Amino acid sequence: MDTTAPVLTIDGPSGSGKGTISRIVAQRLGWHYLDSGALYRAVGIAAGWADIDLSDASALVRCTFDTEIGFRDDAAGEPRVIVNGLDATDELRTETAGAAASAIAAIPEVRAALKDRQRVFRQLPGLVADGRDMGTVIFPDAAHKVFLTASADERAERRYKQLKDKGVSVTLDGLLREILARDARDASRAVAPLRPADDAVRIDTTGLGIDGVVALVLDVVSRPSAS
Ligand SMILES: Nc1ncnc2c1ncn2[C@@H]1O[C@H](COP(=O)(O)OP(=O)(O)OP(=O)(O)O)[C@@H](O)[C@H]1O
Ligand SMILES: Nc1ccn([C@H]2C[C@H](O)[C@@H](COP(=O)(O)O)O2)c(=O)n1
Repeated sequence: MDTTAPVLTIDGPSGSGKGTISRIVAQRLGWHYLDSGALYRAVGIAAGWADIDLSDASALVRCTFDTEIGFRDDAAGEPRVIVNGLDATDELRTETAGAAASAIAAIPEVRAALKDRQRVFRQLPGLVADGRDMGTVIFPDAAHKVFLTASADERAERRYKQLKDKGVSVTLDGLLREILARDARDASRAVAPLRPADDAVRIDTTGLGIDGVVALVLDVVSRPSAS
């Protein structure tokens, strides 16, 4: 970790566009990118591979320490996530992996075990960090903080389109239910719940295209930092 490196945190609920916007903004700024949700998803997947029950908190904490997680871009520049030596990217992006990640993310010791693994991404020239608690817990001193939202209906529609484009069979109603359930679990947990940092700029992306959101976020970065 390099505490002199500027950080832009982008938090928000599932489907608000954090990953998409963060990647583009990081590329534009030439900064590093942290997909913190991928860490929780990776632990959830590793736990599944090891047949660990999602109610077995102590086994999940051990699994968090034991799981090796790596990030790399493939030849086409697409981000891949390597879990215990295996490319788990496709499995990682499923709604099942998202729900498992959300469940284990409520365990305080799992969150504590992942703290330093997130903070090491803070390197010069800067970091764009996407998640639920980037601005509140992991990088509270970030120079720039954004909280993205969008209506649940629009988020479900975005996810529906994304999965349909990939040939995954889903229903809009089912996705909406999953999104609402994940929102509720992420926002109601006792430790590091999903919420905007007091000093975050909130951007409602409902009805806004990706380019429009990117422009608004870059505008936040161009303002003098509060910290
Ligand atoms: N402003 C936008 N307008 C239209 N589509 C968008 C917008 N932002 C993101 N999308 C699309 O919505 C889908 C979900 O976006 P993305 O995966 O970035 O959300 P996320 O907040 O990172 O979700 P999760 O927390 O579940 O990983 C993607 O297909 C993405 O291209
Ligand atoms: N900083 C974070 C990132 C993620 N989580 C948990 C809660 C999410 O529902 C789940 C998957 O995240 P996603 O990949 O959809 O961003 O992981 C968290 O608690 N804190």
